[in-house]
Amino acid sequence: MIEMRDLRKEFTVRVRKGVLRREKRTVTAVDGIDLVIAEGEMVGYIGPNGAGKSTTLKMLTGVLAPSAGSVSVCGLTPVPQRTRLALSIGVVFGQRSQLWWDLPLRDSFALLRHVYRVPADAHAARLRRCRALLELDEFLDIPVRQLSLGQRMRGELTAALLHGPSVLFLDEPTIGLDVVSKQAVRSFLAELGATGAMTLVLTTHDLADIERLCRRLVVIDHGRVVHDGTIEALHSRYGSRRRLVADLDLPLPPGFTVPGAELVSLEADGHRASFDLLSSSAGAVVGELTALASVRDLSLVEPDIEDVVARLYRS
Ligand SMILES: Nc1ncnc2c1ncn2[C@@H]1O[C@H](COP(=O)(O)OP(=O)(O)OP(=O)(O)O)[C@@H](O)[C@H]1O
Repeated sequence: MIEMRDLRKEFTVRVRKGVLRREKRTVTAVDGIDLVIAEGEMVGYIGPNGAGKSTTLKMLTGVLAPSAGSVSVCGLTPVPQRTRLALSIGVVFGQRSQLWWDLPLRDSFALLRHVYRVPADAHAARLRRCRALLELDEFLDIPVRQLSLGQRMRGELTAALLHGPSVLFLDEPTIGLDVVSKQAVRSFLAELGATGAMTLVLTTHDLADIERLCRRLVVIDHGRVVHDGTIEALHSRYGSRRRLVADLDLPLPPGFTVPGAELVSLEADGHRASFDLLSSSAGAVVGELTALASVRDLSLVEPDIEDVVARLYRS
């Protein structure tokens, strides 16, 4: 569905050098990206600020021409075939709107049907589905300028889907949304992805979006791919550890060790012990503990994707 081969984008910027002097400088935003995304994949495309995510999305959607390399989406070359491409892709940029500010959503949706020349019955069926799943009915007749951010975002998602695209590009779709609206947007996207017919590329700084929606995670930094794989692969590559916390009826004796586990803290006068599981299983640690004291309570803390991604960005 999407293919990028040694894709590059450079910008020339003028930097002030003294009162009157300006110097030309080249900024490499995308520095040789090779990626292939198959039909039906849901890919999280993340990276620190300035990594080149938006620039990549702009090249994929035909907004920017690459400086070098090639890109194809749905078998089309985005810039020269931009008009045809627009029929096959949907785009949601969280910071910008594709809706008509003074029109109610209902009218924007009707206009989009004409812009994309969508048959009336197909348009009506898609709108019905979005109305139900995104609960649009209570604000369909309100002008877009008066909608809350969460309501507008639900409108934007609908607008991006009414012409039946097969690829959806989302740039920060949950930015600024409250927890309820975030959940509504995520559930909707999950449902969309579950059909297997939609290819989805999502950039976000909210890693919960990725955890909820994407099997595949591509991390870029300085315009290059630094990780391409599952979230689990990211955890194992960066040594994420599960943590076992045990409450004991007796204090843990000094010098207690379990092979493959690391005692990371001892609290409550030695009654609460936390172990990072390196190569040992939780069961093995519990087995060793019960030989010494009775275990009153246990919890297992899964590694946090925020931590592992922060470590990756730092490295
Ligand atoms: N039009 C432009 N002119 C000059 N430099 C640009 C332009 N657009 C982007 N850049 C530069 O390219 C680099 C990548 O920017 P880009 O917006 O793609 O990053 P991003 O990963 O989307 O960042 P963020 O998470 O902050 O949105 C940055 O150094 C940015 O300053």
